[in-house]
Amino acid sequence: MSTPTRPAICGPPTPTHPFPLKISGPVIKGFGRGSADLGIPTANIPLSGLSISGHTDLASGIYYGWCTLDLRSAARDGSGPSKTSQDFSVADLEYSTTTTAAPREGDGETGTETDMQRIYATVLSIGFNPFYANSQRSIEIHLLAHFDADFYGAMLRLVVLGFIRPESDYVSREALVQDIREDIRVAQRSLAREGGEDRSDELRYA
Ligand SMILES: Cc1cc2nc3c(=O)[nH]c(=O)nc-3n(C[C@H](O)[C@H](O)[C@H](O)COP(=O)(O)O)c2cc1C
Ligand SMILES: Nc1ncnc2c1ncn2[C@@H]1O[C@H](COP(=O)(O)OP(=O)(O)O)[C@@H](O)[C@H]1O
Ligand SMILES: [Mg+2]
Repeated sequence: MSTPTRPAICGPPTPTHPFPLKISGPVIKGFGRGSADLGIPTANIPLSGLSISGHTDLASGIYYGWCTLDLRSAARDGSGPSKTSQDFSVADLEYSTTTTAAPREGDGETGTETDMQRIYATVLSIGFNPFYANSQRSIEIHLLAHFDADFYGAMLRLVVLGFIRPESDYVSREALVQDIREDIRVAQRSLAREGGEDRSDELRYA
């Protein structure tokens, strides 16, 4: 069921253990529901992102934080997503973090130096999506920004700063969307607190 009353802000002003928590991985294909079914796209990254950072036991739920996108490895040929979570290995991740493929000329905004330095406010879901009864855990990040194109393959680096709520099941898709919209507002307010912006420095890692 959806939460009847929601706190406006979540987490202490200064992150406490286990936060700040770093997770990263390439944007992979999910079930195609975020945009199509809910109107809220989520950039899915492999679950191995949690084990690599030593946080396999992180509780499922909704979190907020900051992220960067390295668009140099994003698909540019309009072929769309090519890999699913199952197709990726730790070796893929290590390769992706060190790839130095330069942005192609004539790609407009995509892959510019400015894009790579930009830090996005994010709200994310880690879990089994009870409304859809997924059999596998997923990590999905909604960036609080508008993109004109998909960025499958881009390397997403995340610093999670706080917990918002556990995952819920819902009586309808509209109820799920309503709660996600409130998560977005809670994330915005939680990140806007004094000191919140300072944590974005954590993202300046290789
Ligand atoms: C902020 C946020 C909160 C979410 N909360 C829930 C939830 O409580 N229950 C649930 O079943 N799914 C939740 N989801 C996950 C959506 O169901 C999911 O984004 C959708 O199924 C898209 O999946 P896909 O990326 O595999 O297409 C949430 C997603 C976001 C971004
Ligand atoms: N604001 C955004 N936040 C997250 N992803 C976005 C955003 N805008 C566009 N996208 C793109 O939308 C893609 C599709 O998301 P979604 O509909 O959830 O499909 P999938 O099930 O493949 O994850 C993401 O992988 C990403 O490339
Ligand atoms: Mg998604």
